[in-house]
Amino acid sequence: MGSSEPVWGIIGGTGLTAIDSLEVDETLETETVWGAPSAPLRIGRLGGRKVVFLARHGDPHRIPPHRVNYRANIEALRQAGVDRIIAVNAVGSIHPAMTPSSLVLPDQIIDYTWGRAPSFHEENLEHAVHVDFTWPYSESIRDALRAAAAEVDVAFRDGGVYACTQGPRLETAAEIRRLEQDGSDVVGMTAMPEAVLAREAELDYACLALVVNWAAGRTSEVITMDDIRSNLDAGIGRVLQVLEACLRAD
Ligand SMILES: CSC[C@H]1O[C@H](OP(=O)(O)O)[C@H](O)[C@@H]1O
Ligand code: HPA
Repeated sequence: MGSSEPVWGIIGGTGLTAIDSLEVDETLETETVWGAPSAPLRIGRLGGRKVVFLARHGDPHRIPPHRVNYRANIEALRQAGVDRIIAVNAVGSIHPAMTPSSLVLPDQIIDYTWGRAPSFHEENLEHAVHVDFTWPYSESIRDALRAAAAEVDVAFRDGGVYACTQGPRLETAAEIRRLEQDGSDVVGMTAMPEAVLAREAELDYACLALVVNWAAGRTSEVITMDDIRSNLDAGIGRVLQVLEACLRAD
């Protein structure tokens, strides 16, 4: 892209494989040293800002969370000139106040995943790289999202611990009790290693999460995809309002 204008990356998750209001200038099929990203990059403008949109699970949604090539996704965005990323994630709620269809701006992560490629630094064994990850999400993007939500009058929960499980199955009720004891508030399957790879690539990165179900065992009901879809439908418009307001204000 080669200009000094900021370039926002948006990684869309479950329920966000495309953004209708994104004015797409280019659809870029790209490749990285780590392989191909989940979907072509949609490069265009949203809220007047340059945006590169990537559907995390492909478009249509087909790649399960444990098979996403997170390295290729982050590297493809970086190669396209992105310097900051908002990740949109569907999550289950463990915390009683984080109700289905509400928005959460997590500030912490606990990583329960295994067997995923967790780093860009795998080859050079002469020089180990240990990035600081005390605060996994960018405070400046979180500030921008907070201000944007206030501007468009969208309620959200400020802060929370995202527990990242391996998937693709949902959790057992006992696992959710354990996550709660660990301090987790919401649960999903994609925060990691996406967030740490963005940190390694020196890209600002934050998560805007949409609660799509009560986590396993939080109600007496089983979790159905129909319920998840209806909470996605109820909440995704507010996610888009916040995203657009955030970019417009940049
Ligand atoms: C039952 S939906 C599970 C699916 O949704 C979340 O995806 P994303 O974070 O990309 O919105 C979760 O992590 C799972 O991949
Ligand atoms: O309940 C859940 N568990 C894990 N990931 C999820 N993504 C949406 N809901 C959930």
